[in-house]
Amino acid sequence: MLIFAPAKINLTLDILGKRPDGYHELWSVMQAITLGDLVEIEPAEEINLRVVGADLPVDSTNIAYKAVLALRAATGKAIGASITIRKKIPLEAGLAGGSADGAAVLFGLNKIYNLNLRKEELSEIGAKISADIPFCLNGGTALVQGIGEKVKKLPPLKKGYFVIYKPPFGISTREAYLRLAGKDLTKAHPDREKILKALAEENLEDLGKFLKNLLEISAWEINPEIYKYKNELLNLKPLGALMSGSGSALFALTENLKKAKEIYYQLTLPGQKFIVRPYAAGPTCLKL
Ligand SMILES: C[C@](O)(CO)[C@H](O)COP(=O)(O)OP(=O)(O)OC[C@H]1O[C@@H](n2ccc(N)nc2=O)[C@H](O)[C@@H]1O
Ligand SMILES: Nc1ncnc2c1ncn2[C@@H]1O[C@H](COP(=O)(O)OP(=O)(O)OP(=O)(O)O)[C@@H](O)[C@H]1O
Repeated sequence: MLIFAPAKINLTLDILGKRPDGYHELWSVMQAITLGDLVEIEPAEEINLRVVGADLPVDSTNIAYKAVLALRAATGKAIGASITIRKKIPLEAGLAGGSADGAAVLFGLNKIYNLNLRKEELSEIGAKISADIPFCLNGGTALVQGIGEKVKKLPPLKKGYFVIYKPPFGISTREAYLRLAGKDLTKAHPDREKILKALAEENLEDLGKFLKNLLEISAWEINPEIYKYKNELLNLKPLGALMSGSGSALFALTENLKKAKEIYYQLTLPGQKFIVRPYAAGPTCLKL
């Protein structure tokens, strides 16, 4: 089975508090995008993983591998798989690259082995592997709460283009969260009502205005270069620009493809760039 595993961006990321186990309570609107990995899965006795396009481990530290092990544990069945990941999502970018693969594996094996697990059950299994998997299983546009395990579908965003801008350095998610400690965030919270209203009304101008991510504060501290990337995007006058997740990737929102291209071709800093659209689904079977 060949699966498209979409990446995500965070249109807004608010942090409500820290739990005793160190994880943070989120309030985040997430959006799946048309940039994604290709994950090919065949049933097998053992677990065999191959990654093309990135230097990643192929052992039990890989999120895709962990997903197979978690399904085995949850079902008690001798599930195995030969998996090839064609990596297109940049690493340590805040684009949920690892979680997208994990979600694709859970989704694919559920079908291949006729496990008949509901999305909520897959989500519960996935949340134990990484916090972005529940959203990745859902895809589209969603409000994500808890530490990432509570996913509430929102009407899919149908308009707009995003220019993704990924600096050559990554940011560790753990470090970005750790850096929040002791910071006064009272004035940094996003306007949640306004962002939900902009989405409900499909008002891209307002959506651009109210984009906000609390983790930008930490990321800028970890690597102040991020600021240059955001400024370059903002100087090209998109509807708005923001860092995604824990970074280091940023994105600019535009009304149409013409403006997205205008921005894309004028970016000068080193790194990767992509023009993408919102994607209305999660892992998608392209070929049985
Ligand atoms: C930054 C986001 O991408 C926003 O969507 C996610 O919150 C991170 O999701 P993720 O990379 O799937 O996260 P995990 O792999 O589960 O956790 C990585 C690290 O991030 C921190 N973490 C993650 C999620 C969360 N709600 N609070 C946290 O504090 C923890 O220190 C954890 O050790
Ligand atoms: N299949 C995978 N794809 C990408 N990274 C993986 C995978 N499995 C394990 N990892 C590990 O996870 C680390 C970070 O993963 P990822 O690229 O998903 O970060 P991210 O883009 O910051 O994601 P998020 O938005 O979920 O925080 C990588 O440096 C890598 O070592």
